[in-house]
Amino acid sequence: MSEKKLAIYFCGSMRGVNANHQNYQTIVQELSKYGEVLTTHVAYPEMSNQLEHKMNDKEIYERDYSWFTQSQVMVAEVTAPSHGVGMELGWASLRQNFKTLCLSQKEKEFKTSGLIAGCPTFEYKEYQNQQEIVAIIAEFMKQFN
Ligand SMILES: O=c1[nH]c(=O)n([C@H]2C[C@H](O)[C@@H](COP(=O)(O)O)O2)cc1CO
Repeated sequence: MSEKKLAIYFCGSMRGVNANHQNYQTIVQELSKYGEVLTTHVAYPEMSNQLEHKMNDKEIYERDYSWFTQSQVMVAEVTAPSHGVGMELGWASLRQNFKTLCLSQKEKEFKTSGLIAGCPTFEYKEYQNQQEIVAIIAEFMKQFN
């Protein structure tokens, strides 16, 4: 019998401030080594254009909330401010014993909200380059081995 994969919810800006999709893709690729990323479309605009254009906002909300309830861990890239990511992190902050990693680029235009960087149940990490993304994720995912 095969073991059930860890379900990972990845968050990143879509309608919010312009995102660095290269960094999002590195995060999703790294996370995929540890489990199943339910929200891959966030990192790939071509994929989300195809998927989300067939859905209205209510359907997007219901699908994402359902994925959130199925997930065991959340990883949010918070460099680019986004209401949606803030909302998802709000869900995560209210769920007991739910592991959440927030990643933010060191050199950035916007300061991360204190409610995110200061949330006691989140692990908040800043990175400078892709190698640091890989290292931070490897360290964070150790707890699920
Ligand atoms: O089309 C969408 N699909 C979708 O999955 N989301 C979710 C996933 C992202 O982590 C987050 C982005 O929110 P926003 O669009 O406010 O930047 O919301 C958000 C949108 C558009 O708001």
